[in-house]
Amino acid sequence: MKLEGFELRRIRMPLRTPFRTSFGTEHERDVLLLRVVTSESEGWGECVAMSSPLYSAEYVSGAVSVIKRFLIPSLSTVDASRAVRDMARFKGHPMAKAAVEMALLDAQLRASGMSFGTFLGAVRESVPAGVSVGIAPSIPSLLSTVEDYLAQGYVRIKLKIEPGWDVSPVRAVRERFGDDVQLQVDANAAYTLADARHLARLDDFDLLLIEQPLAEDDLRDHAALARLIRTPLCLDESITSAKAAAFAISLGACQVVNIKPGRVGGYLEARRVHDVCVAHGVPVWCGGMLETGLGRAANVALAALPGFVLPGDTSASDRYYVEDITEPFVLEGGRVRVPGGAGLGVVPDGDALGERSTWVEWVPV
Ligand SMILES: O=C(O)CCC(=O)N[C@@H](C(=O)O)c1ccccc1
Repeated sequence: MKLEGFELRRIRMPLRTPFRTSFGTEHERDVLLLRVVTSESEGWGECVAMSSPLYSAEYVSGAVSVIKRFLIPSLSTVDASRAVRDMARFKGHPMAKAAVEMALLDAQLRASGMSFGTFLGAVRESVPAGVSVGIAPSIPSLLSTVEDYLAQGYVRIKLKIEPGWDVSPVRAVRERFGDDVQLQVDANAAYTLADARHLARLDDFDLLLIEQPLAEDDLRDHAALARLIRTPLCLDESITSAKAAAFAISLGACQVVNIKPGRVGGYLEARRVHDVCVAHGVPVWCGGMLETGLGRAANVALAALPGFVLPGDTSASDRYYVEDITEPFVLEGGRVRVPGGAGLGVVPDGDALGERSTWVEWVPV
């Protein structure tokens, strides 16, 4: 199988409703898609970088540049695991690298007829769906949003929090919907160890976890915080590789891990993070970056691995988008089905892509 080139495409994906986190509000996604063309098949990759470097150092235009100028020219083969090694000489840019790896994996698997789930080691045909709820304009508006998601069947609610919007919204959700709802919070690094006493007030609400309360590089303080509060700590931004996961776990900086393939440089490394966490008895769940149906297909396949014992941010397509670019992922009994077809098992709709494209460029290999 010979590598012929990559089509890079940016598409506009308006969000159904603005999505507010502790680092900003998103109204639409500027998504970079890769379509790799080989002598035998094509493959799709999705870069999860945001338009601005707010979640991590990567951003879409930077990913376009590093993929064009360095990552694609470094490729010696279609083989995804070899490609990851080829790209490793360039520092950083895990989301850009993950998009290239994903496209190559998809092309390889479509050619061989194997599904993403089978390749990764999926043990389930569907996965329980959690949903992420942004910081709301008011408590009543939050409660109505949560009520709607619970009515749709979501089995886990994740509330974004930040200083000034934490204990009250969590208490309101608990008081309104009871103790049985699986509930967790995500701070996106908005607090410091000085907030420990305040964060300990969340222990009253029997949360599954508190996600990334402190800064990405603050493992020592996370370990100190873990000794001051009862709610399990989960890390997201801090876990940049399997090695980082092992280090954070050994320090006692986290008791749960959110796995995001884009953050760790691809699906192969994501599986290694899973394997390290399983070896340490640490539960994992699949995080989300508002992916289109392409990235969602790969994430749902990953979330079907045995160590993913907590519901992930693997929501239905209509959580974020009025219309997806692939067949939409839907909620069935609180679960999302793992695609069974070769590769990702989904393909983008040509018309939808065309309507949404803002830029396309062919990069020959
Ligand atoms: O459901 C989803 O795909 C989004 C889940 C979610 O909350 N993602 C957060 C996060 O910090 O994990 C995020 C959103 C936007 C950008 C970066 C990160």
